[in-house]
Amino acid sequence: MPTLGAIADDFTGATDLATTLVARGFRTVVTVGPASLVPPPAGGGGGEEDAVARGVLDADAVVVALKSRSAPVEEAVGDSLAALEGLRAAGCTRFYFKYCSTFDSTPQGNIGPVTDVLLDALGATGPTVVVPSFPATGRTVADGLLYVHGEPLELSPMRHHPLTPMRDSDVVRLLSPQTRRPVALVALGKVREGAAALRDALNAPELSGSLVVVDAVTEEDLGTIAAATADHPLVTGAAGLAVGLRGPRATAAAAPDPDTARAPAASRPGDPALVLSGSASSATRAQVAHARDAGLPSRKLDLDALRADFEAAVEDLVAFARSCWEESTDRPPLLYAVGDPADLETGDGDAAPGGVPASALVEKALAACAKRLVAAGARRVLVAGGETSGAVVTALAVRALAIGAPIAPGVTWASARSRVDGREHEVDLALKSGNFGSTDIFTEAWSTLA
Ligand SMILES: Nc1ncnc2c1ncn2[C@@H]1O[C@H](COP(=O)(O)OP(=O)(O)O)[C@@H](O)[C@H]1O
Ligand SMILES: O=C(O)[C@@H](O)C(=O)COP(=O)(O)O
Repeated sequence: MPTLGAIADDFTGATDLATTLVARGFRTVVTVGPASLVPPPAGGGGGEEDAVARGVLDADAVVVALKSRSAPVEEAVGDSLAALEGLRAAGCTRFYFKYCSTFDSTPQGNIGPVTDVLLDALGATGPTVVVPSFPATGRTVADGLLYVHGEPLELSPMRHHPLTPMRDSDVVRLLSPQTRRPVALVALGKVREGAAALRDALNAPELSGSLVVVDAVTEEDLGTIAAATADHPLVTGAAGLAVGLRGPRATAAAAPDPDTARAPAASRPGDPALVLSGSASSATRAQVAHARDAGLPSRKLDLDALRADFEAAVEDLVAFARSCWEESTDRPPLLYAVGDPADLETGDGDAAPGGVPASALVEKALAACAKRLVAAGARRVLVAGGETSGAVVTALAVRALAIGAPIAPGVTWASARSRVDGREHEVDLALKSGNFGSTDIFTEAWSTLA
């Protein structure tokens, strides 16, 4: 039965956290939303429901993937509370709210409002840590300032994010307008004094009930924070904080053996593969450019064509991908939205051409392509972008993801059952955060699948 329950505000974040938990010795399942946590009725609710319920029961940690990062605040809060209730019902006693290592949010939320309601629901009164640091992917926090590969967040490409542009680097200042609770900072010097000193500092009466941004620059710092907060009912942060956790499959004497907690691949080498990229991030743009230079067949989504005749434009993309498989299954076709910053449309809602915002249009188009191409035989699908992954996995009617072979820090293969066209298909999915992965990930990720 799981004891650690996590709520991730997007799908790439969910697999990012899950891959770290697996590496730390937790058998981990990602469920798509809280509904998949509900056990089937007595007598069995059917094959897939039973399998998901069994997977949850056998897990040490469960991560609920939500699409709440950019949702309206009420929706994000409601979904997160439902996830918390589901995790409690599944047996979890400790909780982890996973948000982006670049603190993706707006002055309205959703990091603050979700943290507030989770703490209310848990009746937690102590301090709660806020730890976006994830050194393995270049995210560090010093003096409360968030850096991305050494560059302050506000100067990083995240300032141009289409949904959550990050134009400040000060985490206390970013979080304060989002929460009802006081926000404080504990700086690196205190972390470096060790877990006992940090625990004492967090337990100071003046921090009671506060959200406390804690500096962390190295994995050792994260280990110290994890040790100092071992009795906190809720921790919040990126996946880095999980580096300091130790799961039941990690024996006291030995390092965790992640292979004991990893699921086998669902696909076979040579099965039809596909890359779907809705991400606008600079890392993904470099990956798209590399893939094209390396000869992956590619198509950029044509927003005008999608607005003019959505069905025909999607069918065209699907036909292109299928024709690529007929030629060779060695070079997966790439369907992508953004190759250059100039591709980004900034108009939203009524201001967008035809009243259809590009972000919604791209998500809908890539989700439709995924559905049709899985029905047509795709068994390995790499998706770039968190919002995009949410749309794709939802369209594929996937209920749970079993974490498999890691690809890069924060990126992993996961096997899943997709129900499209009334049939079940076993697929391997890699949900890549826009910002993660080496430049050659679209050509190299396949080699890590058995
Ligand atoms: N040309 C475009 N103009 C505006 N928004 C776009 C465009 N292409 C993609 N998008 C949207 O940008 C968002 C990217 O978010 P996400 O998928 O989380 O990836 P990332 O955070 O890496 O950029 C998605 O909602 C996607 O639909
Ligand atoms: O913590 C992170 O940076 C990632 O897990 C993540 O959430 C990134 O989000 P997207 O770039 O929107 O995929």
